[in-house]
Amino acid sequence: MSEQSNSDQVWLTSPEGLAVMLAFTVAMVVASLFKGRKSALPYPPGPKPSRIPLIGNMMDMPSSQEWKTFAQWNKEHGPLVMVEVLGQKMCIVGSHKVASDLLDGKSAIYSDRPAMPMVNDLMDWRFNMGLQPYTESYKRHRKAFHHGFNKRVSDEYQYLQTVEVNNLLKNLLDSPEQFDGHLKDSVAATIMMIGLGYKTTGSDDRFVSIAESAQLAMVTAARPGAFLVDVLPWLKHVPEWVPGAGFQKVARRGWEFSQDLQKIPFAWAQQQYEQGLAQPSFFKKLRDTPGFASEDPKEEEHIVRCATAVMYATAADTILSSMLTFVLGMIHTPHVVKLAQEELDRVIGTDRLPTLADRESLPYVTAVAKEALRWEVVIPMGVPHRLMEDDVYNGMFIPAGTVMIPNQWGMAHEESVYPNPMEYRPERFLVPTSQMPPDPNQIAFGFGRRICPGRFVAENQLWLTVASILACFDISAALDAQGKPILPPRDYTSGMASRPAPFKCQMKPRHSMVKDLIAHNLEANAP
Ligand code: HEM
Repeated sequence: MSEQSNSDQVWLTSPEGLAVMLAFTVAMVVASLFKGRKSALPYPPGPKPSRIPLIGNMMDMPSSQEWKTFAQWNKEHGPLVMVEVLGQKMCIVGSHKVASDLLDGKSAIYSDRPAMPMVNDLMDWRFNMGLQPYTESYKRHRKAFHHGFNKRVSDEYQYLQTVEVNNLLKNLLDSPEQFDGHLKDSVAATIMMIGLGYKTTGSDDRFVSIAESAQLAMVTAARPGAFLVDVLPWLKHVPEWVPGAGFQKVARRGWEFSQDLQKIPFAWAQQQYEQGLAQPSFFKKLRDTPGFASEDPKEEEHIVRCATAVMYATAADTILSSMLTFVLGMIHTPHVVKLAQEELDRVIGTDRLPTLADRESLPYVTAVAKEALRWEVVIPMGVPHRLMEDDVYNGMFIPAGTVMIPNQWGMAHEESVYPNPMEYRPERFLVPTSQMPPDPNQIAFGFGRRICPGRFVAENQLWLTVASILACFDISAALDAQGKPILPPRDYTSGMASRPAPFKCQMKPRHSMVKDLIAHNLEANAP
């Protein structure tokens, strides 16, 4: 997910933006005269707001790698920090304990989402249940995902994942220097197959490009503070020709991408289904069980359309990011590669490749995969939850409407829970149960009623890729012209889903049997 520089977004510094802000500030001053505190209890602590009335902490808000600043605030003020920007209260949740108490424990009132008019209304991303408010309609969308991705059903997709991991190994053998492109194509192929029963045609696939264009437009627009219309929803009625309404042009482009994503892959899958050609997939599963989410066939068709459109958007970038983090982590810790390979050789031997059925007997490899989800967190600031009723936590008052930001990166780097958190150290999960820190999947996949419904598929995919690559290849830093290793820096992109900046590495087959093993597996698992 790359960053897009766009002058339409820098509303805080444009003359129009400042004029609108001034009008807004005056309106807020008037409103605040009539608004009193609802509780005598203190709000959670946080950085001091600006002396300029009502802008609150706007000037304190970081513009990149926000999770690191937020983690620093949590260190200074405590695990629950409150800030306010233009009247919107936000709580940064920096510890797994507080997230469990509030977002898991009281999920009945912590499961709403902020409105996001730019993405939801103007770009028509309401089809994405991940952005929908917590309503009865949302619950029916969620049912579709539960139906198609609960633990049991997710395991049914393992054979599709195995086929695609075998293709990945073959590609890594042929052109290891393109490892990042191969990982991307492998994830895309798996997701399209699981989601729609659709076989991608390589890196220029039409459906993948539709999904990527839509996804890029959405994540760029969804960044907190990117568009003033998210703070002043009435701006969505301002026409595109009005000076300063450049966001409408951005929204129109995003709307077009969103229409393609909702219509084109669905039409293809529906046609295959009607002709009796549909392969086993999430789409087919939903179509084969009418009434799974709604008694109204029209609503159900709408839900299937939305669910299949949202599948790629939520699954591809996230799984890919966790895999790139695994590779980067291995380059930084050659001893981990060695220990994992020793375990694989001892338990599996070198005359076959690992399968998901081996997971229980490979605890070190499993810990390597877990650590990939913790070392750098795919969605570092989680997806915001919105509090639906006033609440009190440890003597602090949190008013309804507060946006809760689960700083998942901060939680995964709590020194007291994960000592030396910046180190890639699988051993932290190889301790007696009584000393075991929380499994990173309890953080990386979010919380409560909004927890990621694709987590079982994602975990299977990550584990199988990690185990298979380690069984076949030695992973190490690329060499410069003088033959010296180039250790890639640990740079991560900003944005909703973060991933390592492009880096190079070496992947060399571990032994002479690797080529034959991959060929054999490709043949044995051919569809
Ligand atoms: C490593 C891979 C993945 C990671 C780290 C991840 C992480 C997350 C997180 C943090 C959330 C927000 C949870 C919250 O609000 O607290 C989420 C939501 C969601 N994820 Fe994933 N995800 C991954 C893969 C997937 C896959 C494979 C799918 C689809 C099969 C998927 C579908 C969704 C959907 C539909 C939501 C919205 C849930 C809701 O709002 O009710 N994700 N994911």
